[in-house]
Formats: sequence, C-alpha cells, structure tokens
Amino acid sequence: MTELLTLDKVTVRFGGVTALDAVSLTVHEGQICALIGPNGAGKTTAFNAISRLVKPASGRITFGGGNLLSTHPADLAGLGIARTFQNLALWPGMSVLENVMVGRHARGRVGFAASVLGWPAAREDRALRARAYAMLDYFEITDVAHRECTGLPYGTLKRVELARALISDPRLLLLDEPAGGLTHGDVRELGELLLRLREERGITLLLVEHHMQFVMSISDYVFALDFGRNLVAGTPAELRDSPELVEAYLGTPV
Ligand SMILES: Nc1ncnc2c1ncn2[C@@H]1O[C@H](COP(=O)(O)OP(=O)(O)OP(=O)(O)O)[C@@H](O)[C@H]1O
Repeated sequence: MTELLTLDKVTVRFGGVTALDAVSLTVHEGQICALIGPNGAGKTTAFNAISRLVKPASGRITFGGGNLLSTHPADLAGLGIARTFQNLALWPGMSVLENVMVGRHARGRVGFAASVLGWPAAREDRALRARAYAMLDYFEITDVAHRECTGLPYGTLKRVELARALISDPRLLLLDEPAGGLTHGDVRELGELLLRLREERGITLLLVEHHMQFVMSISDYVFALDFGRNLVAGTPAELRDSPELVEAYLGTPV
C-alpha cells in the first residue's frame, strides 16, 4: 500500500498548551482511517495542522511524498486535499448549487463572483455548473439545488458540504465529525455513502469522529489520541477491547 499522508512527530502548541505532542500517523492510499479520542485529545488540532490552519512547532507532515508544511493553505485543493468542518461551514445566504461551486473555485480560473453572477458565460463556468449538478446528483440533493441553505434539514446540509468538498476531486478527504448531529438513519446512510465514495472514486478518507459504532463499522484503521499524544492504533477489531482506549474514555465501552 502507498503512503499518502504522514505525520511524523508533529507538535503544536498554543501558548502554554501542548495540543499535539509528537503525534505520528500514516494514512495509506485508498484507506478509510479515523482519528478518535476524548474531548481535547488534539483531533481537530491534527486536522488543522494537516489543513495548514495551524503551524506545528516541530515535526513533519508529508502528502504524496511532498512536504505539506511548505504548501500554502490556499494550494491544498490543488494538491488534492479537501475537508469538511465540525460546524458546517456553508454560506447560508447562497443556494446549495452555489455553495457546491465554491469548492471547485480553487481549481478554476474564472472568478467565483463572476461565475455565480452569470457574467461572461465562459466555457469553464458552464463546466463548473455541470460538475456541481453532477455532484448534487451523486448526493441525491438536486431537488434543493436552488434553495438557500438556511432552513434545510441538517442531514441535507451535511451532504451539501460533502458535495462541495468532493467537487475539487480530492485524493484525500478530511471529515471533521461527519456523523455529529445526525439521526440514527442518517448515520447509517452516511456510512454507506463513504464506503461507496472510496469504492467508486478511490478517495482516501481521514475522519475525526466521536460516534464509535460508526467509526468501527467503516474504518480500516483507527488512531486514538489522548492528551495530545498517540495512545493506541489498530484495526477496529484490534482496538475493540483495548484497555487503554476504555480507560481514556473513562470506562465507556467502545
Ligand atoms: N486556538 C487554540 N488556542 C488555545 N488552545 C487551544 C486552541 N485550539 C485547541 N486548543 C487546546 O488544545 C487542546 C486540543 O484541542 P482539540 O480541539 O484539538 O481537541 P479535540 O480532540 O478536537 O477535542 P473535541 O473532541 O472536543 O473537538 C485542548 O486542550 C484545547 O483546549
């Protein structure tokens, strides 16, 4: 298996707080991996370091063999990394279609404003719209293409966010708590959707998630953090009875 993303002894500090303390992990191409751990374990900080939103004090992050830490955050989409956020980061006043089109903007040449306002109907703009519609179709949300995001059901908004992340054709998709706030049925559908994405599009997924049943049902490999450090790592089967994990979650069965 080819290594796609590697964190090698990554340390991130916020003033006196060491949010990540020499954390290492490797995600291979085509895998679905999860980052788990109790609140404050450092999961989001790890995501933010990979997304270049926070700067590690030390350590290396490589993606596809290249040094990710020398990449500008704005160039991540071009490199093949997309992410979703813990709290949906959609533009409430814009339509679903426009929100999805934003995701491709980083890779296109036509200005986004020109594009959504329908200025010179460049070929690229038409292609972008067609692509956005295709993403909506994939996620079965074409019926709300022209609705504003405000007021749409949470499960639908999560799909919009996924469509927006995927329109840039990423090799790696980072999902921050994709199952958070979803109903039981929505979580099951999301699991099927992510497995299908990997199967049909060969996308590698790394997710931060608290929903243990969900994590264990879709992940190939799981990394657990605690207090900013690597705690345990393994397949769901290997971790199911991990005493370290049970203890980290204060006795909550996983
Ligand atoms: N911007 C920041 N400034 C100061 N401290 C921060 C900042 N971001 C995170 N921290 C601290 O770093 C540690 C790790 O936080 P992080 O949000 O990465 O954990 P997490 O595992 O994602 O938690 P949760 O599951 O609650 O989202 C915590 O102690 C947190 O308070």
